[in-house]
Amino acid sequence: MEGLASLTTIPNVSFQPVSSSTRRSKFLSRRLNLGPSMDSFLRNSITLASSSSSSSSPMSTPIRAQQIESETGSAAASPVTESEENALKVKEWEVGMFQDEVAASQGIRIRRRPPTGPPLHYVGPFQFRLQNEGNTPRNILEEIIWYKDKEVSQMKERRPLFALKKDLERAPPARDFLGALKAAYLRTNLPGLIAEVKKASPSRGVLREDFDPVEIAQAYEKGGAACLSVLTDEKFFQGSFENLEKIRNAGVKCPLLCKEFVVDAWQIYYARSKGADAILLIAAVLPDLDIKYMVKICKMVGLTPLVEVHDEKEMDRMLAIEGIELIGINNRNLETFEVDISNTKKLLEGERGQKIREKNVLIVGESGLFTPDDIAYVQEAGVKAVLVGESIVKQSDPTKGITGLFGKDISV
Ligand SMILES: O=P(O)(O)OC[C@@H](O)[C@@H](O)c1c[nH]c2ccccc12
Repeated sequence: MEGLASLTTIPNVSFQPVSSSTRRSKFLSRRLNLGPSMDSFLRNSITLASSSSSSSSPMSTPIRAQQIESETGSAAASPVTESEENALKVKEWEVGMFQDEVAASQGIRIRRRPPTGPPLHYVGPFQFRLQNEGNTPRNILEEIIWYKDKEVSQMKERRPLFALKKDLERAPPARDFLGALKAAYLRTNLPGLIAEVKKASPSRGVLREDFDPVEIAQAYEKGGAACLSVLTDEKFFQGSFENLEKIRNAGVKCPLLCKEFVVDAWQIYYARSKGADAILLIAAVLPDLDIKYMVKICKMVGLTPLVEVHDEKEMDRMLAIEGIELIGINNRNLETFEVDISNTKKLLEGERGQKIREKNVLIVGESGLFTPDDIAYVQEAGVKAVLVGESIVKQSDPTKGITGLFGKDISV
């Protein structure tokens, strides 16, 4: 809330919609009496930020400044005065108004935060404000995202990026998530398994009462999982970063996917600092520029991005982005919770499937897989990996759960 508080202290600033980044930066620069270097800095930031959702959070400045610095080698690195800092906050607030427009133009229905925006003064818990008129999320994914946006800005206040970067130096080395999936496929001739450590979900409730994340992870590894997925969202999935860290520190060798709702690049650094080897990026939430930017950051810190799509439009958007090597097709619609495994097949047919093969993208079939027939069906459709939670986490012995899922022991 610090960002919003300082925003209200700037006199004489209005937030009018303007059409181009240049006009916007000039407008801000004039209003705030900034020099030419700040003017061009703002222009750069706005151009980058206009299509980049994480930018509208008042707390995201460090990452953006760092990105600009590395891209332009410019003034971003010089010390910023208080008024320049305020200007950046104003700028970020302003570009936030355009963020949903950019997303909508790419077919993204999820709005990053409530349309009326947060009140100028912090008046109480976020949950309470969400229930105000006009601020009701349209579906569960949107509700998760609005909550996540607030959660992340609070986490960032507690652990700013510069501090997080120090943690990265101490993090255990990243392991090859994609390589582990490919090796498993070659070894078994079956899709490599990403086994999910999942306690609960909004659609299914609690899946397992006696939930010991490390025990489950070890049982999965013993059963032949190639990689593990660890849910870190606390509010909706009863997961945690503590679980991720514990599993990593227990010596589990399978590479770990941080299963999160990423809305800000800060979360990528955070996941790596906690020992993740891969991280989920959801195309239904993130506009193209965010995906491009985040894929780059993932690679920079050594994380493998798993980009998740649910429909043809999202798949086509992701196929047009360079550098994506791993795409998950979610059979569950995160807006309605409907599960249909024929979705995987649908998205891999025809020319689209051809393009995927040409680009050598490895496809993961995600959600709703329960039987050897289900596995055979998605393998036939073209997946080389599967992401499975419910059907194996519910078994009293998850090792046996894996054998049951594949119809054979895949650990040998
Ligand atoms: O439990 P299932 O139906 O086997 O699904 C696992 C996994 O695919 C699912 O948890 C998932 C896929 N994408 C997500 C994004 C966020 C949270 C959860 C998910």
